[in-house]
Amino acid sequence: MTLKLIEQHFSFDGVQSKYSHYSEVLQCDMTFSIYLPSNQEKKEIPLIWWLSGLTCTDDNFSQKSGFQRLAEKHQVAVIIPDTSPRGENVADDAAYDLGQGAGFYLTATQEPWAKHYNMYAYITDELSRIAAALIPNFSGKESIMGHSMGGHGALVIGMKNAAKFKAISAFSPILSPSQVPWGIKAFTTYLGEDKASWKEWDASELIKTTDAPPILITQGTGDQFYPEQLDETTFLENAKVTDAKVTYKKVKGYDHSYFFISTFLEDHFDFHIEQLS
Ligand SMILES: N[C@@H](CCC(=O)N[C@@H](CS)C(=O)NCC(=O)O)C(=O)O
Repeated sequence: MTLKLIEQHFSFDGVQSKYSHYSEVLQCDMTFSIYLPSNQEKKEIPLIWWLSGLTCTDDNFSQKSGFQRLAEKHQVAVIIPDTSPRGENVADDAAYDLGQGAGFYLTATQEPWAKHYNMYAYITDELSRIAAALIPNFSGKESIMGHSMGGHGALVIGMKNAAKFKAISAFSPILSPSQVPWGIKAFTTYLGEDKASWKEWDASELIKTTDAPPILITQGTGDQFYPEQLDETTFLENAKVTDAKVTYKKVKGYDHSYFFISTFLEDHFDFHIEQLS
């Protein structure tokens, strides 16, 4: 495994780095960003994952959210993967909500997507091993958060790997992909017409059967994609089946943007740190 450092910046005494590498799982070159806090006290450092939404790369969160102040304050590392496999040889679509930039953090089974669109294994296996090796004094404790498509990815990956992730949080997540236009389009394309195969990738289904880690969700009422793509009704109803620990907060007026995310990020970090301590 060869990592190539392509950017590095001091930020709030910690270091923000961007790497590229060849991914065996995705069979293409990938970039990711990682923040390592200063760790002046030589304590064990936990790790928070951030999964971004449609059209994003690892840059959106690292450049727009201001998370570094919180990561340094709480002495936590943060890793930000890209949102899909990338490159000229990787299948794509002209639409913003399919193909590159829209990997949905799953394992595609349909052609021509199956060869590269394996974001689930990339995150839970390949990039997990890379992250662990990059964090000096890694505590081994992890949690996961994300936005929109990435909020859904955080919920699915967090619930499927409840022993690995101590907490899950999401900003304006897709909650019932099998019922909304973004999810129906992606699942039909990546997983096929058989809706039975969608269930293991749908947070509203998983919440019915999983012993989920604590979940925090924040949704703005001024979000241009709410409620059409982001409706919470089925997810919250199904969470009652397992008595899942879900806190769903609606905040008045806020939209889908990083202005919204940066406003409530401290709230989410506090929630994660409590579970990671
Ligand atoms: N560009 C899309 C909207 C996609 C969008 O809003 N993406 C969100 C995630 S779902 C985002 O974070 N965009 C990048 C940004 O705001 O920095 C459109 O044409 O409607």
